[in-house]
Amino acid sequence: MKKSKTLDPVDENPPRTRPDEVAVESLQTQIDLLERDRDILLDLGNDITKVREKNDLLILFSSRIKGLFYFTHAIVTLIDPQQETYSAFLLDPASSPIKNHKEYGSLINKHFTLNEPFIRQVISSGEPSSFLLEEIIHAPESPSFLRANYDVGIREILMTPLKSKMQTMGFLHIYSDRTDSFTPEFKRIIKGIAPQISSAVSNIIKYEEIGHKEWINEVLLSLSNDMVMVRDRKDLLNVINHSLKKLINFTHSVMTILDETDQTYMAFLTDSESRYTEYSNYTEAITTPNQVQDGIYDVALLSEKPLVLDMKSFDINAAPLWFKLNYTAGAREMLIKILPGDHPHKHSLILFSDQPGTFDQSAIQIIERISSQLSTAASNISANEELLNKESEKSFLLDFSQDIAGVRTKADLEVAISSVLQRVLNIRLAMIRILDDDGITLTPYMYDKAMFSGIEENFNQLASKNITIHEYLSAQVLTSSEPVIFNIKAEEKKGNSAQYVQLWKKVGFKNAYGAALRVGHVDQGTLWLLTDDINLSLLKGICAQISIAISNIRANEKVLTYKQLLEVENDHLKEQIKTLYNFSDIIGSGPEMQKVYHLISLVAESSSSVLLLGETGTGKELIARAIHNASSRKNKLMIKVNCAALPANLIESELFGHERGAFTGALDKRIGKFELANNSTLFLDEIGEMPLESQVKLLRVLQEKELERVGGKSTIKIDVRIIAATNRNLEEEVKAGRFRSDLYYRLNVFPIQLPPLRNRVEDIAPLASFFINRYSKNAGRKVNAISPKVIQELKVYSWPGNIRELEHLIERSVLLTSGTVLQEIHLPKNRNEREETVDLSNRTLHEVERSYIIEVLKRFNGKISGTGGAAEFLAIPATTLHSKIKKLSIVKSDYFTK
Ligand SMILES: Nc1ncnc2c1ncn2[C@@H]1O[C@H](COP(=O)(O)OP(=O)(O)OP(=O)(O)O)[C@@H](O)[C@H]1O
Repeated sequence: MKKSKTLDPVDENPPRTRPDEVAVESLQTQIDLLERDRDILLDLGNDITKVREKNDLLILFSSRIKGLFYFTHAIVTLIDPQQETYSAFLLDPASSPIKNHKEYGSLINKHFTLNEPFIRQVISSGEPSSFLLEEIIHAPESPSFLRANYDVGIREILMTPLKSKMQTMGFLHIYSDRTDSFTPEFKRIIKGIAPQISSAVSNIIKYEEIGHKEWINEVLLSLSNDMVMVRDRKDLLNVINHSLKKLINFTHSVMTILDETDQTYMAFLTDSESRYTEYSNYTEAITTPNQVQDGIYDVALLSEKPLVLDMKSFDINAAPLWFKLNYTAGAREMLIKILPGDHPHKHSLILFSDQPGTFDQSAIQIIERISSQLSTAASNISANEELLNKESEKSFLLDFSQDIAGVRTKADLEVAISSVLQRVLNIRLAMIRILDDDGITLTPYMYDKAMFSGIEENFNQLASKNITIHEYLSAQVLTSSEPVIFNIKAEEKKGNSAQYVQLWKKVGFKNAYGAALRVGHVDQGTLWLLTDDINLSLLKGICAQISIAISNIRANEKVLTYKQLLEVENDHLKEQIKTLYNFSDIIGSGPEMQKVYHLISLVAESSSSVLLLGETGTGKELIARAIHNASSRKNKLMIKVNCAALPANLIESELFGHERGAFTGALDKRIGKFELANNSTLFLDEIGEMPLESQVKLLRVLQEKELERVGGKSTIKIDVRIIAATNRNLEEEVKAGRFRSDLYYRLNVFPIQLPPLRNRVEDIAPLASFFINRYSKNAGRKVNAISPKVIQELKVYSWPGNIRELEHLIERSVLLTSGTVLQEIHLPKNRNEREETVDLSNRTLHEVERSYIIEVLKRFNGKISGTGGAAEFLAIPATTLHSKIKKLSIVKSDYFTK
């Protein structure tokens, strides 16, 4: 250290005097100097203690001292005892020559260590110490401001420790571009004034602190005013980023919200300015729920004060994703405060900074002061959002319900569901399954085909699989009163190998939502939606709407089916009305028909199958209806199928029905005759004409009493009484391999053989009268009787077409008759065939007459006299016939053949 020379401006021209005078003068001079020092000190001290403004102190100091001593500029630095550094506090830029130095900016913000020789020497001397810069700047730890000053021409520095309560609080630096400025007197003056400067600096600090506190209060007040106005997340973020950033120098912020179960927390408010938005997994970080027990949140939860964390001290690999991203983006310190407030809105505030030390006591206090306001604002936002969501949910559901209220068909519902769900909510319809009548099987009903494009094969395979109410996922949904959410990842982790979980994963959604479709308390099926975001109340609403729509559609379908059934029944009724007259009365009282009536009475009540055999037109259908009408099933329609009239390829669909799309051309579902005849009678006419392959199926239905519609998957139980009819000899058909023997035996439980008309001659006249009545009424004629001649002709005819032929003949004849009596009949030419069979070649007249009368007696069952008797037919008196019989030796055994 160099000894400074005294440079006293008042000493410049000393007068020549005597030594005693010199001594006195010198004493006087010293007194003067001391007085001047005292004046300066008093003056300056008085003024300095009044200083409140930071800038005024150095201005005042320089202006006063520069009149007495030479120096270039002065600054005051302050010690940070915690950091053990000192840094610029008061500057005098007006006179400072280093203000143009390139390092000036950084130097005035720099913190210089107290642990280096130069400053230690200043502190330990406790008094103003001057240094020649040349002598100290080369030391390795020399503070850089010395070198910078030297660079701009400063040569000497006077360092004076400033003390407060016996502690060095800072330094007064006085610089000079000369090497002899700091005289002992200068130093003395500075030493004397140092306490005042110290107290002025303390005052300024205090004043600044007060000012700073006031400013903080002002900012906090405006922040709290702003907070009151906060309506949404954006507003809140604005307040944090603008007002709070004025007080705390953080880089960015996040707010979180705790879930209802206290298990996880996730981002509530994210700062779009944060640098980690650029990372690819940013979205994942802000959308994934984090476990509370992550060593950060749970610790913060236990801490009353905001928790400041040195991010470097964490094991980054074990930290949550949001922490990793922030750390990677440069954050080194974070502050987390779990805000006061209860469920369902428990939030937290997290601030990040790249600079350790940002979150000091003052920052902690500020966060503590604003935390309840912040919590209220965040809770208000959440409540507000809930309200808005509820309102938009309501209006969405209203729209949706309106959209699907008008839906009448499945196709319309499909359009409504997929368009609204996908367009508005990004929800896709994975599947709707309907519970079958068996109460177990869940049959696919509707799904969003487009969603499975690319994996159709996979999907079709699954969709075609039989799923029941016991299937793992379906069972959970059907046993729950609430809809069930399946997190696809979690299901997979659980080791749940349900194939649908795998399929949904392929489609790429996070959650599957399963709900039971119920009307009242009755399960109708299951509904499966895929979605990323869960909004339970909205999904519940949608599900309820879809349930109603489906139940309406199904009811509609039932009505349509019922309508179809009624139409078919109507056709049958019409047919029945047409044929009503056919069985209003069965004409015929002869012994052959008596046998038939007896059989009908035996079998009618039972449900046994009946096989009606007989030539064409013998009345098989009439008898079938009579059996049905005499049974307990009479209140339902008898359904008739003419097996001969159906093409072989349609017979099954006709009998068993078919599902929509079962085969080309099957545009609609069709109910088969068997289903139609449930609890009634099915009359299978012309059964002998049925193709062999259909016979197999018919047999199966007869045996199992249940059927499947063509193209259908479920079985339908039926209770049908079968009456079959044929004019073929079924035994021969069986022998010829055209009719299955097993079916024959099943049908032939109770055969009834109907006699041909030619064996019932006694019924010909009553039948003819019956038909005359019917057709004369129908044709508006007055015919009411038949001439005996016509009756005679009818009785001898062989009637190959049986009663139907008689009926048609009478109908025709009535039309040709103008009077009241049918006089003329036009029988086919072969009417005398039977007579022609009598061989005339080598027989006597006696023989021919005898055989002719026997033949006639046979025809009339031995009846000789009266209406319908042989005498009437032969047009001879009965007495004549009796005598002829006697004469020709005809006995009863000749004409009563067994
Ligand atoms: N006993 C009867 N009394 C009155 N009408 C009868 C009688 N038997 C048959 N018919 C009438 O004769 C016509 C033919 O009868 P039906 O159709 O029942 O005969 P079918 O044996 O079933 O004939 P197919 O074998 O050709 O089907 C019908 O109009 C029917 O009303």
